[in-house]
Amino acid sequence: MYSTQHFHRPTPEDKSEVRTNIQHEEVKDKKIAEDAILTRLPPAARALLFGTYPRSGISLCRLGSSSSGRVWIELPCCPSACGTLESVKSKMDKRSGLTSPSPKSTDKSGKDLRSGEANGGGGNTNSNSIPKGDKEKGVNVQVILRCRPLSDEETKSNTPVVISCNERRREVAATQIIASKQIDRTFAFDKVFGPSSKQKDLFEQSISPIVNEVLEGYNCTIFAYGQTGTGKTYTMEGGGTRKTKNGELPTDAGVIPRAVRQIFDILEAQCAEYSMKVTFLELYNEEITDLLAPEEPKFPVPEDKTKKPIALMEDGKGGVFVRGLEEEVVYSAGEIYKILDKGSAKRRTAETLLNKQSSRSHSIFSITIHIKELTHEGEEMIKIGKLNLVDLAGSENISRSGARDGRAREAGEINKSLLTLGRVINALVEHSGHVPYRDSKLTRLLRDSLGGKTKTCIIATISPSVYCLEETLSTLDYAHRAKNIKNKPEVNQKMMKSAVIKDLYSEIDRLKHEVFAAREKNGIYIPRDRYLQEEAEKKAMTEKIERLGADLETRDKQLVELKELYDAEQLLSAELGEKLEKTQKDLEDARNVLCGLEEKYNEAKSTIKEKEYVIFNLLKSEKSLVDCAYNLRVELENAAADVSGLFSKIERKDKIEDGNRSLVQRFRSQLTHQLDALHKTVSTSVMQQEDHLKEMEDDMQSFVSSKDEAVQGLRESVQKLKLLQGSGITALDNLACEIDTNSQTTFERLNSQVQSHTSSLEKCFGGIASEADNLLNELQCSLSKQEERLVQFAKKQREVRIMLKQKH
Ligand SMILES: Nc1ncnc2c1ncn2[C@@H]1O[C@H](COP(=O)(O)OP(=O)(O)OP(=O)(O)O)[C@@H](O)[C@H]1O
Repeated sequence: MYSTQHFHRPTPEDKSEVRTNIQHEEVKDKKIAEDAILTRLPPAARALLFGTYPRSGISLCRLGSSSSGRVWIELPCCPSACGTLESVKSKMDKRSGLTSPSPKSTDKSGKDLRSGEANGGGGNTNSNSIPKGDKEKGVNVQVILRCRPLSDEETKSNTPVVISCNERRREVAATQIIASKQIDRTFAFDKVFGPSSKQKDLFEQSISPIVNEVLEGYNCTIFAYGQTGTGKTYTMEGGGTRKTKNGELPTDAGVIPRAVRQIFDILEAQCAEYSMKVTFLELYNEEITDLLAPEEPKFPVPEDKTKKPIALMEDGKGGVFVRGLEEEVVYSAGEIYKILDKGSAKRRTAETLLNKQSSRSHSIFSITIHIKELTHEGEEMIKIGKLNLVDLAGSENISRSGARDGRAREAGEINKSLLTLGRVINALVEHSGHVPYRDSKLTRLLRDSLGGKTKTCIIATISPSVYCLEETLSTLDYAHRAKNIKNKPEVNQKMMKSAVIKDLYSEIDRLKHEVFAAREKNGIYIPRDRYLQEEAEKKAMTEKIERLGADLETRDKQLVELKELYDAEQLLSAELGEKLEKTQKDLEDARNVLCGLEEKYNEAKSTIKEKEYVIFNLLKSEKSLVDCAYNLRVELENAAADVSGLFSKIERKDKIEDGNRSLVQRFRSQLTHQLDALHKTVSTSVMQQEDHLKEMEDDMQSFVSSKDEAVQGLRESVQKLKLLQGSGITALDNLACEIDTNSQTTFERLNSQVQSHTSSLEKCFGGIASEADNLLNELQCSLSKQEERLVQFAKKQREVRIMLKQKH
């Protein structure tokens, strides 16, 4: 492994610090000074120094090798620098145990990179796997929810579980009992992993694609957020050991070792040419410490003092960088695991009520990968991808977590970072103009991951226990809100290799000047103008320190006062704590009793309900039975009355039938008599009728003959009259003639004769008329008699018919 000198990479800000450090350590040996400067070089610059160094041409040098990958940097060669640099290189090789690698052909590298392109590396320098539309609109922060299983103690004490995870529907439901009412709150996430989920599943389903994007040139951040003891460190780093068995990772290996393994596997499979460096920092009480910084304490010092806080600086382009942060170049997954172990061991942990080894700080582990690529034009480009893996401190409130030994400041600062993180998330979600990134170091460090160009994934961890419900709901709310943050991920601009080399040249030039100054001018090993500049900075710094000293004094006074206050508060809080503990215990007992009682009450309630239901049904059926019985009785009474009526009716009917029978008997005999009588009557009547008819016929004949005779007599009379009248008229005519011839006297005599004739005629006509009247009267009489007889006959016939009808 590489030497871990405690020198920082020289940045403009720490020039004076570098000088002071080296002066204080009284570096006498120039070689050590060279070494010191070289180890502060960035990895790529160090790589440059390991090979031949001719300015005139380019040659490939291999800067290190490992079983898992080769790192190649094409270097301009400079023979003049060769001797010095070779000695440094051999020194470093010795320390790191690396063997000098053999060079690799350019052809091979070109081929390898092309294969890398085929695997998603992309030949286009602006390649971006995010669709264009998404890029403009932004991509939501991916939020994954993981619920840990109950711990052994929780299982033993039968801790109630209030969280249920539906991995298929990507939902988590929290069950709350408020005012004895069950309220379920459901939250949806991009992915949900329940208590039985495996580390491997979480990685493969959610993290592996992100790692692939890092290798495509994106900056990606994965961070774990949640209450203490919910499995943030377990998820990020894994449980127990990181040791591999037959090259396989243990099943409980977390996201970081798996991501590292995937990166190396892919790079190896692509035979890519790359260099990789890692950083590991801790943010504790708003102070950044480098977990990879070398420790060389000359005498035993308290743990916290060995950790020198380092500054967070603005880079002038809107970003930040951590000044002097150690960057370790790595060649294998194994190296990274060792670095992780070393760094994790330095993290501040403490026992809390919720977690035996609780991380009290936030940690950020970053892997930066430079991969060489060939464009279609054959130009060499450097693709850069960065993966930040963030393990945040527990999000709970400190009293609840049970942090002991008065770590109030710790709590305040952890919460400050997390509160600011919450405010930043809110501001981003609500699109408010001001996003308070600058309010905490955590948010300054994660600025690009929250609303920036980085792809971000949040793993929110929760506990299923009822006792953590309040914190769990707060985590769920927090994570759910974070889902709405939109980032605009952009693939990092690929750098032309020549530009990288140019940058490195200027860095080397600067360092060379420092080396030169160190060699030539005893005791001063930086250029004069830099020295002056640093002196001025130092002066400003001293003034600042004085100011800060004065500040500190007043703060110390305040601190003493606060301490007194704090002690008093401590006493009070201890008392209150005891009381609280007792009360909590009582409450717990009462809660248990209440739970039992509630259960019994619920059981009793349900039994009463059941019984009430049964009684109600019984009463209902009884009532319907009574109604039925009543109806039946009424019907029965009616039926009895009907039956007795029926009996009397039957009796009556029998009597009537007897009477009817005798009546019928009598009627039959009467009818027979009557029929006989009728028969006789009919036969006599027929005979009488025949007689009548005969009589009538006779009468008619006699009447007709008498009428004929009368008519004959009348005709004769009329004939006589006619003759008489004719003779009279002739006599009259004769008389008229005689009248004409005779006189008036004759006329008178004639007249009297006419008159006598007229009166005789009248008498004759009167006799005829009376005779005709008599005849007619007789005819009328006989007709009316006939009529009467016929009427009587008809009457008799009708009576006989009526009788016959009645008999029948
Ligand atoms: N998914 C899981 N499966 C099995 N064990 C788990 C799981 N998550 C957490 N644990 C166990 O729970 C305990 C606490 O986990 P861990 O230390 O990772 O919590 P944390 O959230 O990092 O807490 P802190 O914020 O206090 O550091 C550990 O013993 C860990 O092994």
